[in-house]
Formats: sequence, C-alpha cells, structure tokens
Amino acid sequence: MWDEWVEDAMGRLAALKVVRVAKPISLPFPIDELDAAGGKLENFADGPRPEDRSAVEVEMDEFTYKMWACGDTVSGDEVALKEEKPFRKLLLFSGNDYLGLGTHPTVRSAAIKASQEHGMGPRGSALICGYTNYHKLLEDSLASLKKKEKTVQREKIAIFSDALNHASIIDGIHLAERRQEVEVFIYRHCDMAHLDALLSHCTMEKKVVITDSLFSMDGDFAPMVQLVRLRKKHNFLFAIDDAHGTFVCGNSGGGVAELYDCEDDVDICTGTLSKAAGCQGGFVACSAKWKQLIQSRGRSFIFSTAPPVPIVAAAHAAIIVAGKEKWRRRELWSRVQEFSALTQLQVTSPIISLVVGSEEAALHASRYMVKCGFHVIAIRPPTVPANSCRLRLTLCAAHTSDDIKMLVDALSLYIELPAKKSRSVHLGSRL
Ligand SMILES: Cc1ncc(COP(=O)(O)O)c(C=O)c1O
Repeated sequence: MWDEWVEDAMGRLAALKVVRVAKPISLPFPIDELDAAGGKLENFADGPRPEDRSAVEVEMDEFTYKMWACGDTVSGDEVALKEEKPFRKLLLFSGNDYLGLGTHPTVRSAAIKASQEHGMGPRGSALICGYTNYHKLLEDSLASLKKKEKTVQREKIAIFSDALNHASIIDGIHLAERRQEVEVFIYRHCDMAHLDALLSHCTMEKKVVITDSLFSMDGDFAPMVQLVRLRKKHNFLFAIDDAHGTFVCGNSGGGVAELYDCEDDVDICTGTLSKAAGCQGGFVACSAKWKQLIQSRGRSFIFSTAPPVPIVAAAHAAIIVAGKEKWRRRELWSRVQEFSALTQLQVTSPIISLVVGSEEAALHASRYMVKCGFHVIAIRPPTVPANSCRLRLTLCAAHTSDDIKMLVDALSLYIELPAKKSRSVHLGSRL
C-alpha cells in the first residue's frame, strides 16, 4: 500500500515538475571503498590499543571540577584554559561514542586526508552542489549496513508515536502538525495493547508508527517483535530512530532491526553518525522510492548544507572499521554484562539509567561521582519527567573491566541491592 502511495505522490510531484535528484560531484581524488581515507582503509586491530583510551579519558580544569563537585553552576565562561592550571582526570561514562571510533586512527586519517584535499566543503545543499562522490559512498555503505536499496500529500496521515520518543521525533511531528498534514496519537511507552487499540480505532487510511529503537534515556528496547506483528495486522508504515542501536546492535552492527531479525519489516530507519560512528550527522535508510520522495520534499534536506567532506570520509571510514573490528561490539556488550553481573541490575544495553527521583538527589549523586573521578551526568527535566531525575551512564568499548569495577564500587554506596526488576534502576535513599 505504502509503495503505491509513494508512487502516487511521486506522480503528482512529476506533474508539478518538482521532482528533484541530487547530481553527484566527483571530487578530484577518486575514491573507492578501499581508498576513502586517501590511503588504504587499514590500521585495524584485534583488541583495544593504548590510543583507544582517549575515547574515555578526559580532563577537567580544577575550577570547573570544584564548581561541579560543590554543586555550584559553572557557565564555562570563567574557565581560563591556561596550561599551567592543574587538571583532574576523569573517566567518561556519559558519551555516546559506544565503539570508541571517534578516536580511531583510520577515522582520524580519513578526516585529515579529506580536509587536506578538499577543505570543509561542499558548502551547499545536496540538491545544489553538495552531493559529492564521498556522500554517495557513505550513502551506499549505510544502505548496505541497513539492507536498504542504494540509491504533496493531500490526505492526512495518522502518526502513532511512543510517549518517550526522542525530542527530534517530537519536533518533526510538531512541524508536520503545523502544516496540517498529520493527526498524532501518542501511545504509552512500549505499551503494545494501547497502540493496538489506537490503531484499531483509527479510521484514517495512512498510518505510520514511529519509535526509538533503543530509548536514549532509559536504555530499553522498543518491543520490535510485537511491533512487527502489529504492522502485519494494521499495515502501517514502520519507522524507527536507530540513533543508539546503529553499529552497537546486531552481528554486523546493522542496529536493532538486525538484532531482532526484522530488517525487512522496518520501512524507514533513521540514524545518526554522531554516536557510535564517532562523527557527526544523520541518515535515513529507506527504499529508492522513498529516497526520491524525501529528496524532492524533505525540507531539512533541501534547505540545509550538505555535511563537510572530511566528516563524510571519516563516517565512511568508521563504518569500515566497525565492520572489521568486531571486537569493539563484543567488548562493549561484555562491559554491559559485567556491569549487570556486578550490580545484579537488569541492564540490557550500554545506556544505563539510574533513576534517583528528585532533581537535588540526581545532582547530589552526580557531584559524588565526579569526586570519585567519574564523568557522570544528572539528567533532569525537561529531558525526563519531574521526579524521575537520574544518572545516565553510557558504556564504551574503550572501557576496561577494571573501569567497570571501579565505577560499580563508587556507585555501590548508592545502589540498592538486590536489583529492582525494572530496566531503570532506582538508587537508594541515601541520596
Ligand atoms: C534517539 C535519538 N535520535 C536522534 C538524536 C539526534 O542525533 P544528533 O545528535 O546526531 O543530531 C539523538 C541524540 O541525542 C537521539 O538520542
């Protein structure tokens, strides 16, 4: 059905002569899959190297450290970055670079080489002059990772969105609402009975279900199996935001749909290159038909400058490294298991949500952790609902088993054992 509707929309766009296609620009240095870094895409390893640690070791100047540890707010303006200032070493447990690829030598050299040869271009939107052979190569790599094709709505659309979806989805829905193109139905977080009921009562023909695949704050997975079952029953377009799953989940890093073996049941998969790819930017993996429609109608694509070539080259290199260095995913999931075993908490992903309750309690816990040498952030409203303030920890392949033990030691002052059953962990009242 959706294929026919997309074809129909394309037909209308063609009649209006507003179908757009990006015309690739070939940059002077030809690239192919083995040569995107300007040299060979090599320098792979079987396990962690000393330089991997730079993904999780950070320093904080004494002033900022004291302000954080004492609970004062710091604007960042007061900090004079003088070399002689003492710096505190902290272990980062709050980033999203899950595989530590942002600091990988191959990714670095791809960006360096591309910036030396092409600068920060292309400085134009993809439809104008911003679609280079680097962008095409990255697109094709992402399409094969996600098993998708390379490559004027009149009726309203019903959008069904999980209550805890990411802000970017909510903002996208608001934009569509303002254009009076959609009717929105919010279903309770991961509540498939609620979603089923909403779908059953909806008489609109075109239905879309959109969900985070791995929720960014709670670290829980969308119920993919049940969602696929509901898709068969209600014939909706199934869209997932795989920002935290891409490169992290599935044997080949294809994401949450690969993990649940349902890639063909996901119609549209969005993702980011700023988390486990360690770079910047995002993508939409979809069919060739959808790609055409998005290229012709997607306002943020049409009216936005294309990403700079060095970032595109680095992101492509990151995909190659993530495919070759499978140990990174193994290490990451080992750290998840170790954390789970040491705390006896039911942790299911590298995002660990320790719900504290009040804002003050979360800030207190974060201050305590920084004093112990861990960069751990308190998450507060509006990011999460009031009274479910939390510490959000993220694990990385560059963390060692000892890092996890030290982290758990520091947290153990606060963690109530045995674990609560829920995926979000509640800290003890000492906070
Ligand atoms: C689920 C989800 N989607 C989208 C994004 C946006 O990604 P980016 O920061 O690359 O724009 C984020 C980032 O936090 C996210 O968590």
